Amino acid sequence: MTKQEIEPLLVEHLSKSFRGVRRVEDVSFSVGAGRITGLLGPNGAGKTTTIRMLLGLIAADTGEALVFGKPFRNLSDPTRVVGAVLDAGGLHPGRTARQHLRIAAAQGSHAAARVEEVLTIVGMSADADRRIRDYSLGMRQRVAIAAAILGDPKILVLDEPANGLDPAGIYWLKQYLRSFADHGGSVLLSSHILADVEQIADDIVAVADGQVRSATTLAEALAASEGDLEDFYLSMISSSERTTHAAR
Ligand SMILES: Nc1ncnc2c1ncn2[C@@H]1O[C@H](COP(=O)(O)OP(=O)(O)OP(=O)(O)O)[C@@H](O)[C@H]1O
Repeated sequence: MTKQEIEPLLVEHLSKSFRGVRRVEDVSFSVGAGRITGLLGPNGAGKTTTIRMLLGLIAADTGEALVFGKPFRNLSDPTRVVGAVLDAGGLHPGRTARQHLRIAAAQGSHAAARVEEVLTIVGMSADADRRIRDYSLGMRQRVAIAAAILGDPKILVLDEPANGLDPAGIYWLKQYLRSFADHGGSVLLSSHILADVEQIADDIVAVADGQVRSATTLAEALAASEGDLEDFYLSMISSSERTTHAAR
């Protein structure tokens, strides 16, 4: 078996320009089975653009992203393979969480009973019949995560999933993702919150100005910076040269 066939997520040499300006440049990394990878970088670094290319939401200019060896758009049953949370603000405000999840379940051909399961998993059962417009940001994040896990996917891709979550919500998310990975799942999550990433990630990919500055294990990053991830991060994003370690 080649690496492309077995790697849950493989991003190879992705580049993207908007209006002639290169915003993502030759980005490569992988996310292995049972691993949580934190995608770190300052505002505008290209994290969301990379994730959108990976999910086939925008086309890459060059390079490719492969999910178990295939481009996302070629997956026959994508919601059973990849669960994604991109923008919790994108939920229909007039629907309730239960309605939203029932529609998503029908679209993905998932059993209606799964809606109740995911509501329980994300702790939203009691509020499931309130309209999304009345939810806090953290509640919307939970609903978005619930939708992402409807198909019991093997991979989770989460853009700033802790955004708006209260401390209990963040704790819940960390436990959930750790358990997901410990059962063989793969997680790619972007975050600005280094302390959260440090507690949860196995691997980190630091990007700045659209380029990967470091793709390494968390342990290696900590060892390289006397245990100070912030120090490592700041030195990586401020360095003008690439110091990319071999991705796992
Ligand atoms: N559709 C678009 N048209 C023009 N420019 C875009 C578009 N999408 C993204 N960009 C630009 O690409 C760059 C990278 O944006 P991106 O959203 O990927 O960054 P990010 O790392 O996710 O940032 P943040 O942490 O602030 O969410 C930014 O300069 C952004 O303005």
